[in-house]
Amino acid sequence: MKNNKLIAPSILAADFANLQRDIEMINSSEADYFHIDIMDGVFVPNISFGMPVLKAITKHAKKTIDVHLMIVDPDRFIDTFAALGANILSVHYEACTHLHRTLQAIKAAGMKAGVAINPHTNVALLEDVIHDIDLVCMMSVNPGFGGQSFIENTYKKIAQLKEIIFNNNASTLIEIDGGVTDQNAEKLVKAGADVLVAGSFVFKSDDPKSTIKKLKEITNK
Ligand SMILES: O=C(CO)[C@@H](O)[C@H](O)COP(=O)(O)O
Ligand SMILES: [Fe+2]
Repeated sequence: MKNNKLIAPSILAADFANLQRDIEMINSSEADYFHIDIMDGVFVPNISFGMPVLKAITKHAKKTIDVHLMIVDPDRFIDTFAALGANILSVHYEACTHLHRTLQAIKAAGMKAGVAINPHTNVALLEDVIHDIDLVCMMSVNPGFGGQSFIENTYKKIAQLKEIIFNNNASTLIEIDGGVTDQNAEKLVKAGADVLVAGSFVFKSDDPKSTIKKLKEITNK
């Protein structure tokens, strides 16, 4: 799994009036995950969509469901997201007082446990729970919106996190989320990224399926 770089189109940039069409496009593409952003208007200054929409997505989606929760007090909804079909559930480090307990609860509910970190959060804060984290969703923009510019400091953070994972003999995947394009994809995987989330770059392109294929080729050559 480590040598197969993964592409996760972000549904936030899909056409919600044609959601089933866009889901089928991802099903038939080389994408690996459906990346699904849930925002509550409190942890981030935006509201995306909630449980009924996630239920509709998981009904049709045929790939790994990667849910990125941008909500306060995510413990309230862990079992709900498991029941809705999430395979990976990422909570924000900044939203969890008892992160270790939250990670155990995600695993007990049958999902892989992810931790998302804001651009200002130092990766060293994850070291003591690195064995409990299946995936770190490293934000390369400030969470809340699609279509923002990639923050260059992310490369340094990937290298630092890679070292922590290596030094602890952990198998945590590094996912990069925000502003990913064909211009930075190769540099990101060379720095140590395993999964690239891409929203606007995929869905605003003329041919989203070909764009996913292109990202897959760039990252796996
Ligand atoms: O979590 C988020 C934003 O908060 C992301 O998953 C975005 O949806 C990525 O969109 P692009 O930056 O690729 O347009
Ligand atoms: Fe996301």
